[in-house]
Amino acid sequence: MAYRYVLYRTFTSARKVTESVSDKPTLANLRQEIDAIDDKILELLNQRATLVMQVGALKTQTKSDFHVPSREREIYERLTANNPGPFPSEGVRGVFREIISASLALESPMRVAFLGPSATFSHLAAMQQFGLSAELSPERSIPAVFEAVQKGEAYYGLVPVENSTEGVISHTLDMFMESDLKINAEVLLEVSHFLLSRTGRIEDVKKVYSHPQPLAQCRKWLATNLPNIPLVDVASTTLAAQIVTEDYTAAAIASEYAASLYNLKVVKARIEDQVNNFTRFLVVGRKFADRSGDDKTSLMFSVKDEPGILHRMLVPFASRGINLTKIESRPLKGKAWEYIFYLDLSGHISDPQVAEAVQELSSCCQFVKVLGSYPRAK
Ligand SMILES: O=C(O)C(=O)C[C@]1(C(=O)O)C=C[C@@H](O)C=C1
Repeated sequence: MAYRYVLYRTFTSARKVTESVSDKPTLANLRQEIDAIDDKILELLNQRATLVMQVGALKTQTKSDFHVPSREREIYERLTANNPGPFPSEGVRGVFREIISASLALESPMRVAFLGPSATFSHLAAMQQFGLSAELSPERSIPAVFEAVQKGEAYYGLVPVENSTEGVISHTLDMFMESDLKINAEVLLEVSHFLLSRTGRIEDVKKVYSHPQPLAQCRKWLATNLPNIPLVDVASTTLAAQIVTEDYTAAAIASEYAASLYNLKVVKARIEDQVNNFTRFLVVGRKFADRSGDDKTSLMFSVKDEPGILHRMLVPFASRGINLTKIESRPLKGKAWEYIFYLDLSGHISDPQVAEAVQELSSCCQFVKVLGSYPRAK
């Protein structure tokens, strides 16, 4: 009802303006109206920026955090819920992602370290999470990302943690054994591979370069469409794209973003064998994140080696109806056949039920560490 009413209002008011310019809307008339609306949007953006700068000044006085993810989430949820259309809600989120990213940069520029090099999927995930105005800094390795945050050189770090086809990235999980950084957010990114070259013609391709993971994820497509063509492993999809800029007979499997960055043509889009290929990334910071109302908590613990222990470690959650979304085990370094467990559950560590369950779990554990509570990725 409300939706129809707003649509009716939108169309009738648009028509009135159009009619005042000419009876029949022409392309030029419509563009004139769009320009007038864009001018209004720009004026409003500047009014908003002025308020944000005042917020920034208040935060400087009170020494409060500039970045407030819970407030950002509230803004996205309110606007997408109230959006009458026809502008798509996904678009509303994207537009406000950039407005808030630029606003935050006005208050205080935010540096985010990610697993480099540039143009990899970690870079895309960082752009998706923090917008284009954040200062995104590529690091050589997962430990280097953690170190940059630990030392205060970056406010957050972003690293991959699991892929829906290749499984868990154990290097990231292992980092939590030595690091006290907290998980502040998770980012889900659909991973799509593109075959890129200088000419964009499949018949010119005599060699394909990529990181071993994308090569593995596109194995069937390559065997069917480019049989007998040598496949060359390189350290990253970005390096593959860089090599291809200098060789007309080579192609790279990389992201669509790499094509625009290195001025390459798309030979074929989406060549991955498995559709719905997602990578999950973690955002780590020095503090715990606030409750958002729809959160997950990650824990790490080791248990005593005794009969029935696997059952006992799950009882505190099952008895309180807490949903476990993931459980993973890793060998405990230096101790043969002893394991560390990683557990993700629904809820925030400040929820009394979750806090009680973790407390109860510690009675059958050698140690328990809360890695963070963070908003569930949508
Ligand atoms: O409300 C705040 O605390 C702000 O700093 C403003 C604002 C925004 O642009 O709306 C900017 C950055 C924060 O992360 C959250 C929101």
